[in-house]
Amino acid sequence: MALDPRFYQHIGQSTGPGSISSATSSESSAVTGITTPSVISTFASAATLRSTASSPSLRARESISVPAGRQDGIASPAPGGNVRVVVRVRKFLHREIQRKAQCLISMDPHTQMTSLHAPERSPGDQGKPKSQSRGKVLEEKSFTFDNSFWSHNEEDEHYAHQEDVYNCLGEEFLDHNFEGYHTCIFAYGQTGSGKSYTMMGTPEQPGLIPRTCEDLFQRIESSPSPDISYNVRVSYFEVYNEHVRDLLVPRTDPPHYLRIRESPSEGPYVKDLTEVTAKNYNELMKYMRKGDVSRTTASTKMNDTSSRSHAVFTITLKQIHHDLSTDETTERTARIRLVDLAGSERAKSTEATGQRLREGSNINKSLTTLGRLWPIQRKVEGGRGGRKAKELVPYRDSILTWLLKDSLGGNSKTAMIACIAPADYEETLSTLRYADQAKHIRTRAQINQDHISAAERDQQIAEMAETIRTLQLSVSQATASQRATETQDERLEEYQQKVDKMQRLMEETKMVSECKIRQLQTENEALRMHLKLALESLKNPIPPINIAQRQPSLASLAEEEQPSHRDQENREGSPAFDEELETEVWEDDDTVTGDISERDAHQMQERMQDLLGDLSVFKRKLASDHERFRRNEKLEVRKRSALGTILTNNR
Ligand SMILES: Nc1ncnc2c1ncn2[C@@H]1O[C@H](COP(=O)(O)OP(=O)(O)OP(=O)(O)O)[C@@H](O)[C@H]1O
Repeated sequence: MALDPRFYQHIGQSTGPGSISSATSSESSAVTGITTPSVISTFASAATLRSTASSPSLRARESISVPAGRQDGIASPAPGGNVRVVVRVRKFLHREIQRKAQCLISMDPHTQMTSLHAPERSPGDQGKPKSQSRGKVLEEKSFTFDNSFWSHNEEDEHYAHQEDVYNCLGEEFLDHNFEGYHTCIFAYGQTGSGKSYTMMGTPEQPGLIPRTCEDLFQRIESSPSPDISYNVRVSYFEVYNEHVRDLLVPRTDPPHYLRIRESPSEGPYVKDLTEVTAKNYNELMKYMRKGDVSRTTASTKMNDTSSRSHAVFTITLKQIHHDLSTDETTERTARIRLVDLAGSERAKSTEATGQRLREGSNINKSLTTLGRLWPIQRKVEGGRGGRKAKELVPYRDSILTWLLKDSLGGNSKTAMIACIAPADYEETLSTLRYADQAKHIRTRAQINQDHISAAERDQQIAEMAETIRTLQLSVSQATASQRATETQDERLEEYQQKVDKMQRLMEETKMVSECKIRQLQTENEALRMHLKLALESLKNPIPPINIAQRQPSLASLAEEEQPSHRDQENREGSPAFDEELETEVWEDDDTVTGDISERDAHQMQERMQDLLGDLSVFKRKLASDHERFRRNEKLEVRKRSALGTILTNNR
């Protein structure tokens, strides 16, 4: 179905339905001698750079209006359009000024032609034909593109500033987004040629991405229609070494890579990619900066901050228009893809080794695949292939081309900015050839619009309510089973705590018992000693003690005990009394000693028997304690193994 012409009325010279890019393939060659770029350079005219588009607010408002008679709803088909290709040359960098590099580029603002001139011959090439220095044919080459941006000499009045690039390309593509088209702008070129500068820019000189974000919200905020509501979502990922990494989540070590899936309606997409809603320009910029900081960059010989990955910044713009009079809703969804590719590089010029070399070869792999797509697509578009031939386009050969499948040959309006360095003949020639090929790619952009009547919406709501009910049911079932698992977990934990407590208790009991055993053993030992001594003293009784030897002591003892009585007797001074007393004492002593020995022996024997009795009691106690501990140990081992089984089963 043809598109309503109103969708294109504000776009100036942009490619409308069926229109073909103004670019023509025109690699013209002329063997030249040494040319002086400053003399031959002509510049892109300011007139071609400045946008002629109408005011953003007007475009935003009008683009959402639903053309009468288009009641078919989803995505209106539109004839294909060619990829828009522009080229931009940067100024000299410090290292180029130092080596007194020569500018090899010139641009014609009227024809948008970019010419690459052969460099001056090096001293080693003197004597050889001019056209065959270093064995290669170096000749002037010219290519015509949709735009040629001269950003080499700032003093030139036709210098293309960041703003000019946006006005000429970005603004027009945002128009398409408000119309409901998916768009993609990608920057291509050798390392250090100005891709990141063009796409991101610097805080002082913002590039295409921040300018698109700013213009987007300016248009939304100045939209006067209360019937339209806008929703802006953003995602940011990089393709590094053929892996996809989310740039809106913090870096992890090891890195977390995302998988790619393909859906029949949406095509290839990154699974689990963060997509956040941005309510205003500041929020959108916050996400852009967050991702930018996270991007993989490294210093190389060609660029101090070389991007080692392809970065894809995607904004999804949804416009919902509700017509109160008809109670109908129109939804337009546009995807804005802004891609900063990693630079193509030659290992020889970058002198890369190790990781940098591996990165470089992966970068080149995806860019080569990108380059290979185009001739195949041309054949397919030329009608030499059917559906089968389309499947032969090798999008899947690299992650980048697979993910950009839609943008590179499907439902998208696509532009390529070829960035070139002013003084590298070979690399610039290869970029220009690459860009020239890209001019022929045709995409099949269509407005992504859903038109829903009140009845359809009611039906959708009913269907959704049913889906929600089913989901709620399954959620509650899942919650119940989760709860059961949680209860089981709680019980297990409780059980484990009890077992721990029990183990601690058993250990304490064991310690107390060991202490008791030690005490009993000591006591037992002491008793054994005592018994041994007693038995020995029984076997070898102590011989009677001589009275003469003992008397003084007894006398002195008696003296100490009864001094007054003794004094009195001494005072009587009777020797008979003394003898009698002495005899008496001896006799008494002998009798007493005999009695004591017998009594002692008797007592000792009784004591012995008691001790033997005690000893056998201790022995029995010891044996029973040993038996009890052995039982406890067995029980503990059994409990530990049972707990182990439970824990293993639970895991
Ligand atoms: N138009 C320009 N005006 C001023 N400076 C520029 C311009 N283009 C690029 N530069 C400068 O050139 C250097 C390299 O540019 P940039 O980092 O954008 O290259 P690149 O193509 O993205 O490189 P890589 O592929 O290695 O990431 C930077 O210092 C940048 O500021």
